[in-house]
Amino acid sequence: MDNHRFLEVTRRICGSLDIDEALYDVFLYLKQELPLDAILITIYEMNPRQARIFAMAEETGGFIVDEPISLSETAWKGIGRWLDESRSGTIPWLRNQAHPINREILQIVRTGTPSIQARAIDEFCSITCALKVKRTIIGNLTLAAAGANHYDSSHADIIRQLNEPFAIALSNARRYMDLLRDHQALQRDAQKMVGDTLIGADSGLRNVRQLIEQVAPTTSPVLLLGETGTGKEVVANEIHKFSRRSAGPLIRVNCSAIPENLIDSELFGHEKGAFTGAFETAHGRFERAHEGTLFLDEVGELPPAAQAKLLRVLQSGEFERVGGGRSLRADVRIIAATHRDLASMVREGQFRQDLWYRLNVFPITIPPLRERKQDIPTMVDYFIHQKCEEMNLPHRPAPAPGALEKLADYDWPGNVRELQNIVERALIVSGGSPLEFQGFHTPGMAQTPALPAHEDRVATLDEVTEAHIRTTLEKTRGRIGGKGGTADLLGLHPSTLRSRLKKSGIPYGRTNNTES
Ligand SMILES: Nc1ncnc2c1ncn2[C@@H]1O[C@H](COP(=O)(O)OP(=O)(O)OP(=O)(O)O)[C@@H](O)[C@H]1O
Repeated sequence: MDNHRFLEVTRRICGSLDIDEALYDVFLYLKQELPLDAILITIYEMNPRQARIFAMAEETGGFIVDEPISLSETAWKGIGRWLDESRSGTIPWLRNQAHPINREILQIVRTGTPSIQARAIDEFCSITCALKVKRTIIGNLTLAAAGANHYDSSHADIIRQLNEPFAIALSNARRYMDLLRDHQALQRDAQKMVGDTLIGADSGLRNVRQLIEQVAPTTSPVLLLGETGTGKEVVANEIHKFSRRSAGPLIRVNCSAIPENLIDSELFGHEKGAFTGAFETAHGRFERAHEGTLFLDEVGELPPAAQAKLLRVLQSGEFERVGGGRSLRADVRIIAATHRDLASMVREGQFRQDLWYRLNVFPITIPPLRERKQDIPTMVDYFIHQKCEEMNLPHRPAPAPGALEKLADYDWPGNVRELQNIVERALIVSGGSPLEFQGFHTPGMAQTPALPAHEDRVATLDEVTEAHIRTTLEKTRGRIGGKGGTADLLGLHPSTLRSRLKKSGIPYGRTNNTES
């Protein structure tokens, strides 16, 4: 193959990360140069053993197949031998249509390929080459054509030369597909955890909605204030969604959940070898949020050193990775949130005043649920729908008569999160009958969560643990951290306790207690 042709094939196979498109582009070109009716990339893995046709191209287009195929025992023995041989050798192996493995694969491909399926297997010829990156085989490239014995040593030379660009393209395409899959799964999870709908935007949160609309298109920092569980993260999502950065990432940092000694590295990244365990250079959340939004949740929990560094980034737009001297820049819009009273933390010297000024450009206070009880029926409806889908429940029960009124009489110290939990619990115990909501309690009273009506029902460990946490909180008057605080008494790390409280919808850090 001359240089010009080699460059053209390389340009085409590396021209797109979508391997189906790239392969089809190559197919169209090579078809003018040699006998060709299909190109396929297959993958064999020995541990666990599986063979897959990864992608193919033929007359009608290029396709990602990525489906397992089953091969005979004889074929697998042959594959095992080849893999061993090629690991030691420098030249990737070749084999032709006469080989039983090629015949088996062609047989499978033929049945699903309109342009060649009418032909008998003996009417094909093919040539296959292992795709190697360094000494590792990552797949095989096969050229197939209708008719017998079309391929000779000149074609073997061509396919050998194509080994490297095809191997690189395959390796990139697989990584790219893995990343896409991870990304989609993470987005699905994130949306499940924090719903993507702001319920109450037309009633109890109308003002909040107006503020979101005003600030979203700008690049100004936003400070979200409100008790725990009021929906600060949902509002942050909305701001990002309606901003010009919506195509960029929304990266969340829970400032209270990162151990103090790792905060710098989490926010700003670290260079390889910066500390024990830093095996690779890592991008921090600032870098990952480039051209998007960084949501600093629980910003009131940032320790003083991290507050100083955050201030510097907000002022200059510059930061350094831990262990690196280079200044980096990231184009990031900041949304910060806290359930704490930042103004009084500033007065008490617990939060930097200059940082507070920087963050407090556009504050949005999200009212507690007790001040917008008109939203409760719509929320209950929404959560019933959401939870039934998540739990795969066949029936969607409605609230029992009078049940919604009961909810409206309650003060909701855990806000929307608590309501969400109450609905979920009601769905679990209802067995499909109308929902009686139980398990909410008067603020400040230690209580065992109400159990369903069956007298012989044994409380679950989670319920008992929850009740014990409530009792201990009551004893410490809601204090989480410090000596003699709830976390200390329960033998837990304060952030572990906080996430547990959050998950269970137990209010903390407010009413008659003080967080520390
Ligand atoms: N207006 C709303 N519409 C729909 N769902 C909501 C709304 N407000 C809150 N939720 C749901 O309630 C739960 C708690 O909301 P979120 O995590 O946003 O609260 P938060 O104020 O950030 O709490 P914290 O301060 O404890 O982090 C989430 O599952 C969220 O989806």
